[in-house]
Amino acid sequence: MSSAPSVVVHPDKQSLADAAAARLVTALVDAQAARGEAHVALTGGSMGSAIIASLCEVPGRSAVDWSRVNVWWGDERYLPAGDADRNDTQNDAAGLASLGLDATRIHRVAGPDTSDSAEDSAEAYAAELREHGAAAFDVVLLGVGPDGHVASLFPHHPAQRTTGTPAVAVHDSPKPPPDRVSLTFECLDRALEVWFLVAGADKAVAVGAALASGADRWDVPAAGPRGSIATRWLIDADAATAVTGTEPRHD
Ligand SMILES: O=C(O)[C@H](O)[C@@H](O)[C@H](O)[C@H](O)COP(=O)(O)O
Repeated sequence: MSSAPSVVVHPDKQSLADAAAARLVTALVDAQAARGEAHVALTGGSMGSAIIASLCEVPGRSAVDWSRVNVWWGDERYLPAGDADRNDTQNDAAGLASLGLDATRIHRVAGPDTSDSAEDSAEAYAAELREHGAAAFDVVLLGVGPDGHVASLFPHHPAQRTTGTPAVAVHDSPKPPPDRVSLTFECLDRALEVWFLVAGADKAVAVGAALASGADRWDVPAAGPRGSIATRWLIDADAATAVTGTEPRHD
């Protein structure tokens, strides 16, 4: 079962990041109360780092037992560990380490320095996901590209159609770098909550298209993933200008 999307519009990118961080603290506390630990998939891109930076400052963050938070990535650029263009490196630079996570629960995607190919890396990541039983993330955070992509699932790209595994190698990505590893729709669809974090006028058309009734994820991947409990579009006013047919809530 999947939940219908809800939309919350924040005045600007910073307030969006701060509010999403506060919301994430609550979601992680709730997940730990219910299941003892929490699994969250982080995102790359500008919002991915913005929410980490906000998380490091948000009041109430000490209510989370960070040593029992499992961190994954919705996608990773297939580059060596520590490369400045990797999503995890950018999240690290935004302050991930200062949260007090247990290093053994930070699940990074292998790059070309420790794997033979993006396929091998995706396979290892899929095995790790299965081993940790993270078939259903508590929260998946997703940025959205101006073309409507999420994670590394791009419009009309065959990787979108992968089934039978939670992770896939992606080649010929239209957004550099060309080689990536991504969670599959099948995996994203099992999340309890999916949160889209989107700021900026350059995303307005993609947001409008993803939320339009009858949107097809083959054309607009962001129309695809839905959480079984909640599907939240947490966006700023600039990204909200083409949303029609729903009544966005302005915080
Ligand atoms: O590897 C990546 O680049 C991503 O994970 C990607 O899916 C990103 O989240 C969107 O492209 C939005 O990125 P921005 O927020 O920077 O526009």
